[in-house]
Amino acid sequence: MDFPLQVDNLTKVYGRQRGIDGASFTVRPGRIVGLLGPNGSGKSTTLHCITGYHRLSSGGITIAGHPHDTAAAKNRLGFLPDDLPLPESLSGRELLMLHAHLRPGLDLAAAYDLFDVFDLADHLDKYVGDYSHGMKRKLQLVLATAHRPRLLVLDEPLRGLDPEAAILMNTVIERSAGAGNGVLIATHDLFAAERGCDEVVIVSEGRVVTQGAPAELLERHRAANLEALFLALTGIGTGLERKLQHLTHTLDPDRIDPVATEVSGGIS
Ligand SMILES: Nc1ncnc2c1ncn2[C@@H]1O[C@H](COP(=O)(O)OP(=O)(O)OP(=O)(O)O)[C@@H](O)[C@H]1O
Repeated sequence: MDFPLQVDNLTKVYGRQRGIDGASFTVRPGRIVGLLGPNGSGKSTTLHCITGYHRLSSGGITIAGHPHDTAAAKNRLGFLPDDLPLPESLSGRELLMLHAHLRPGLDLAAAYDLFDVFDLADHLDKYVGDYSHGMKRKLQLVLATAHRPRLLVLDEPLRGLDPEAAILMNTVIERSAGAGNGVLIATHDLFAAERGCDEVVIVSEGRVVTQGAPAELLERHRAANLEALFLALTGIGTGLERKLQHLTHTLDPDRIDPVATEVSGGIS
């Protein structure tokens, strides 16, 4: 059986800047995989290569066994981006129709059911530009899932969602994996990743530094939790202590304010 996602030796360079360097990992059927890494480590680059937004510099990606840049792969992929590149002058319904045209497998009845669940049914004839941030995220989730993709790729899926929408989003993720599909989630939420992901892939400075089931990684690296493991493997922990001391000193209320001293000195 083909894996929902297979990434082999993926490299993407932007001019002289390396976005991701030789990354290999898989998302197996029924698995929720977290893609974790510090700012600038290569998560979005990886997602944008998978979804075909960026051309690969080298390496290969298959979605359900199909090369990622083919129509067969795109029809099996659902993507929730972190930013909101939506055509604001279309209504929600028009956008759905556009998607139905682009994704032959899109189940319109399922899409309308999902709109209902996410409280969007009464807003379908509004311009997308008039949706709130959370409404746009929900709309994008419906569009990403209504064709029942083999691979669901989500960039910070809970960002900007209210608690009810977050519970619904998590249910969509669990149901999708429960049906045997693969889910890849890029996130900075290490606590949610430790709780909700079957596996995690940690990237740092463009390279995969470890991957596996959270419990297995904690045991292998003798770490108390995923946050401690993340800080150790990405090297962030070393500089963090110094930055915290610096911050404490800078924000110390007893510290003499050089600007205030200078001003009052000038007045007297
Ligand atoms: N379009 C681009 N042109 C040039 N460099 C880029 C481009 N996109 C990303 N990069 C660089 O590639 C590296 C990886 O960036 P990327 O956006 O993939 O990181 P990220 O892990 O998603 O970060 P964040 O958590 O801040 O979103 C960074 O050094 C970034 O500056």
